[in-house]
Amino acid sequence: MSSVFITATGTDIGKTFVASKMLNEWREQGLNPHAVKPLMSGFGESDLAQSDAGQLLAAMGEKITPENVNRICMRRYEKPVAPNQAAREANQALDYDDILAFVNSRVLLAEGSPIIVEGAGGIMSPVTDNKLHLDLIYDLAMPAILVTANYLGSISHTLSALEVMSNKGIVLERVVVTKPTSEHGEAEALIEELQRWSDVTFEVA
Ligand SMILES: Nc1ncnc2c1ncn2[C@@H]1O[C@H](COP(=O)(O)OP(=O)(O)OP(=O)(O)O)[C@@H](O)[C@H]1O
Ligand SMILES: C[C@H](N)[C@H](N)CCCCCC(=O)O
Ligand SMILES: [Mg+2]
Repeated sequence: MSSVFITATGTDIGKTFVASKMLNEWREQGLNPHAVKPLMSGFGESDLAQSDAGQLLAAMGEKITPENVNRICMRRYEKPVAPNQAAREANQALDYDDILAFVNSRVLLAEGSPIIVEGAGGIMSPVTDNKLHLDLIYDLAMPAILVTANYLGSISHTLSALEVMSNKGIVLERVVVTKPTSEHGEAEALIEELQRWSDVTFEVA
């Protein structure tokens, strides 16, 4: 596996958590993994260290500087909304082909080393005004990891996500179940239920 797209059933589910864990594991194996967060929202310039791009840079063993953030993140917005909404509010054009070109250029630069692309929000969250993350994963032709967690409603959210990904022809590597807060249920209990309805591979983060 050289590239994988990390998506989720929604936001704040654990995509960055899972990506960071994978980057750390690969580095422990002596690999030189990369990560890309093409579109990031919800962080101001003073929060770069806590931002997704900052966390991913740290997990790659790189310094968190605005220049390094720009290398892995094409656009960042302070407003915590979907990228197309944030771009609209900032009166900025956000071109879908530019996003594809940005990610593909990072994949080429990785020269076969593992590379993770993290989406913003969930599988059906918009990227631009006429493309969803579902389209982005498809157009990048990358396999995907779906991150979910045990909360009331997550059975339906997870099975819906799996259904749209399957219908689109996206190759699913596995579903990773996280525990974002102590309010969330145990991952194993969600997996036990999901296994009745789906034969994909599940993993606890
Ligand atoms: N298995 C886990 N154990 C402990 N904390 C977790 C786990 N999974 C996720 N978290 C925590 O849940 C919170 C949300 O996770 P994270 O930031 O990775 O979500 P996200 O899906 O990347 O969100 P976004 O849509 O903003 O990119 C973080 O505080 C993270 O540390
Ligand atoms: C701010 C947040 N953490 C993410 N960066 C953006 C989430 C957008 C979700 C849009 C939606 O699906 O309703
Ligand atoms: Mg994230």
